[in-house]
Amino acid sequence: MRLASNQGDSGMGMLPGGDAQTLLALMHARAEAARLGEREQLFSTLLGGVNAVLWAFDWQAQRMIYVSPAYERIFGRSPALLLADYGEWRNAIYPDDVEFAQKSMLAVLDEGAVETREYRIIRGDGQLRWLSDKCFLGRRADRGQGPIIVGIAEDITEKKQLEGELQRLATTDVLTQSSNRRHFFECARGEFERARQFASSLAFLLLDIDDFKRINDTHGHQMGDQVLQKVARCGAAVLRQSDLFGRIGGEEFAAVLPGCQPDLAEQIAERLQREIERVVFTAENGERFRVTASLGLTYLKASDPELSSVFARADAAMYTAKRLGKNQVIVG
Ligand SMILES: Nc1nc2c(ncn2[C@@H]2O[C@H](COP(=O)(O)OP(=O)(O)OP(=O)(O)O)[C@@H](O)[C@H]2O)c(=O)[nH]1
Repeated sequence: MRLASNQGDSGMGMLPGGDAQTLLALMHARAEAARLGEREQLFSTLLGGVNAVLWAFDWQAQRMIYVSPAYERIFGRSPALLLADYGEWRNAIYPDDVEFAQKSMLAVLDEGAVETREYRIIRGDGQLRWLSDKCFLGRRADRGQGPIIVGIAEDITEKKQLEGELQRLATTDVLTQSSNRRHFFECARGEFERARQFASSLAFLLLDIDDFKRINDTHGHQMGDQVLQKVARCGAAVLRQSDLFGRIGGEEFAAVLPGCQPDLAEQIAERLQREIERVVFTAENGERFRVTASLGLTYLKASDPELSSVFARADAAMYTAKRLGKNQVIVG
């Protein structure tokens, strides 16, 4: 029998033309399948290694059509349940963030891409995690079908915690844990503007510990630090959640009381003065002592062009309190 073609030692040389082609096609198909298998393996290794969930959502069917393996790790939930019911994703979102997460995903239909979506989820085990969930509009090959939205949801919890810690360090006085001077005045300016805009009342209080140098000189710097910490705690205890309180100098503190009427502000200032006076400190040598503070209080006036004029009045009132014998509240 004649050979159909000279195919070298591939073995096909013995086959008639049609059979050889079929075999060739089969071998190609096998090679292609092996190549695809390798690719799939590579992609699933990549997807498994990324600390982010890749997902695809069929907008028309309101159905999740793909979710990468990281879903199970990041959400602590079953991907099969999510693929069966998109409500699973929604249920995982922290209740306060559901509205934002949904609206920002809807925006992708108009904008084509939404790259600034951050929201919290509650993992299957109850842990709270932060996600950055970017999403993009994907067109389908078949134009008759509706759009798909593809996304990448990255776990940014550690980054958020770090940002929070940096923010805390930048705004807090290390010794007393109250707001530092810069942060206090930044917030105070905001409250000043708001009070002027809405013509609401605002009280400003300055507090300076009396004879603090003597406390340091008599009982040591460390004892002085304890006094500062305790005075800051008195401030936090007496003031309301919505008030601002900060350490604006060595032994000087300030407070802003938004929406506080003069009578109440005066009561609060006097309560703070008494609270500080009541605290008993014990020095290293066993000696017990108390400290006092002088307070200057003032209120926002319609004629105040800037916060600095309110501050100047409170400062003058505080110095009057010092001059008049300390341990008192003076309204300026
Ligand atoms: N322990 C401690 N002392 C501080 C700190 N910051 C400032 N001081 C001290 O606070 C003292 C402030 O002293 P003065 O400004 O003379 O005020 P005073 O002794 O309180 O006097 P009056 O204000 O008139 O009652 C100084 O001795 C500073 O060294 C701090 O962080 N810790």
